Amino acid sequence: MSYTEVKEYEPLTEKTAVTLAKSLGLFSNEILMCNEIGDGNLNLVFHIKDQESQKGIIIKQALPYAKVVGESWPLTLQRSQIEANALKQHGAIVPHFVPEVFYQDELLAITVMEDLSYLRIVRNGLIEGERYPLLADHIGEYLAKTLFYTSEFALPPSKKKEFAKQFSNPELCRITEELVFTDPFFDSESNDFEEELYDEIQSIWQDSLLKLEAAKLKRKFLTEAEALLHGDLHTGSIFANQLETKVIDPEFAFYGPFGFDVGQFFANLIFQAITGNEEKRDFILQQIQQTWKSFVNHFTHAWLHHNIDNFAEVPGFLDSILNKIFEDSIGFAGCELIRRTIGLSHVKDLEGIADKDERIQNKKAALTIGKTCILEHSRVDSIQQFIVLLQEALTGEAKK
Ligand SMILES: Nc1ncnc2c1ncn2[C@@H]1O[C@H](COP(=O)(O)OP(=O)(O)O)[C@@H](O)[C@H]1O
Ligand SMILES: CSC[C@H]1O[C@H](OP(=O)(O)O)[C@H](O)[C@@H]1O
Repeated sequence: MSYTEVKEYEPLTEKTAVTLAKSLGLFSNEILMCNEIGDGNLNLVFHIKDQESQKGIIIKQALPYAKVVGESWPLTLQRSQIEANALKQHGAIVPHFVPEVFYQDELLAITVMEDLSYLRIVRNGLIEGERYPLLADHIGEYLAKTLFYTSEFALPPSKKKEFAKQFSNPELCRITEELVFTDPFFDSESNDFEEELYDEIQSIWQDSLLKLEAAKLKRKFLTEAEALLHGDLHTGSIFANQLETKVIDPEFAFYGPFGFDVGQFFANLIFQAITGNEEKRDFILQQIQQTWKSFVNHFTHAWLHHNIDNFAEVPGFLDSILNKIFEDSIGFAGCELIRRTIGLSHVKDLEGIADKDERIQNKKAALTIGKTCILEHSRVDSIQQFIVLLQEALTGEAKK
C-alpha cells in the first residue's frame, strides 16, 4: 500500500518515513538513508537522503503530545497544518527565506519540505563563535515583509480576517501565554531554575511595576491581531550560512502584534551578548541595530509602494506604527529573556555554560536585562537609545 493512502494517524518510524518518501515519488533511487534528527520540544523530524545523488528531504511530523514532556501533555495535531500553511503563506512573500513545502498531509500531521542541512542552526553557530554577516539584513527583511504583507496595510480587511481565522491557533498560543507571559512572573509549577537564582526571582514575583508592564504586554499578545506572526522566532528556528538565511518552524503562527517576532529575535541575540566577551557583545549589539535598520527600510518601502489604507500618506502615521512596533518589541524581548532563564523552556546559550558560577552570573544578567526591557520599553525612543541601554546594562553586569 502506498503510505500516502493510510487511513489513520500513526507516528512515523525511520522505516515508514522512507516508505512515505518513496510513495511520494521524490526519489528515483531505492536506497535511502533516514535519521530522526528532531531536537525541538514538540515534533519528530526525519532527514531522508539519497547518498548517491546527495539529495535530501525533511519530513516533520507532529505528535499528539508535547515531545519534551510526554503523553501527559496532550496536544492536537492541527499545528502541523498551521505550520505548513504558514510556511506557504510566508513563502509566497519571501520565498528566499523559507524552505519550500513539497507535500502536506493533515491526517498524518506531516510536512515534507526542503532539506536545509547545508546551512547551520544560528543558535549553535553563534554559540561556537560563527558569524553570519547577512543575518541581520535578512531577518529585518523577513520580518518587515511577512508582517507588512499579512497586515491590513496590504490586505483588504475581509481577506485579513479570513487569514486570521485560518491561523487561529489557540492551543499553541496558550503555551506562549502561559510559558512566556504568565508563569515566570508567578511561583508557578512549570518554572525551572537553580536555587541560586531564588532571590532575583522572588524580587520579580514581588515587583508590581514590572508585573503591570508584563500584564500589558500579555494583553497585547492576546488581543492585537495585527499580522501573521511566525510566533516562535528564536535563533534555533533560523538556519544560515555566510550568504543565506532560512526561517523554519512556524507552528506557533497566528495573527498577533507586529513586535512579537521582532522582540523574540532581539532577545535570543541578547543571550549571545550576555554570554560573549566584549568583542562578541559589540558584534551582537551591532546585529540588533542592523536588524532594526533593515526592518525599517523594508517596512517603509512596502508602506510607500503597497499600502492600501486611505490614511497611508497622512504625515506621522508610518512613524507612529514603527514606534509602536519598536516599543512592543523591546517589551516582548524582556519577557523572552526572563522566560528562557527561569521558565519551563531554556536556551542552550545559557544552559550550555558548564561552570555553575558563570552560568548563574549569566542568568542573573539575563534577568536584569529582561526586567530593564520590560520596565523601559515604552520610554525607549530610538534604536541608538536601546543599544546604549543594553551597553550600560551589559557593562554593569560584567563588573559584578
Ligand atoms: N528543513 C529542514 N532542513 C534540515 N533540518 C531541519 C529542517 N527542519 C528542521 N530541521 C532540524 O530539526 C530540528 C527540529 O526542528 P524544529 O522545526 O525546530 O522542531 P520543533 O517544532 O520540534 O521545535 C532543527 O533544529 C533542525 O536541526
Ligand atoms: C512545551 S513547548 C516549549 C517551547 O517550545 C517551543 O520551542 P521550540 O521551537 O524549541 O520547540 C516554544 O518556544 C515553546 O514555548
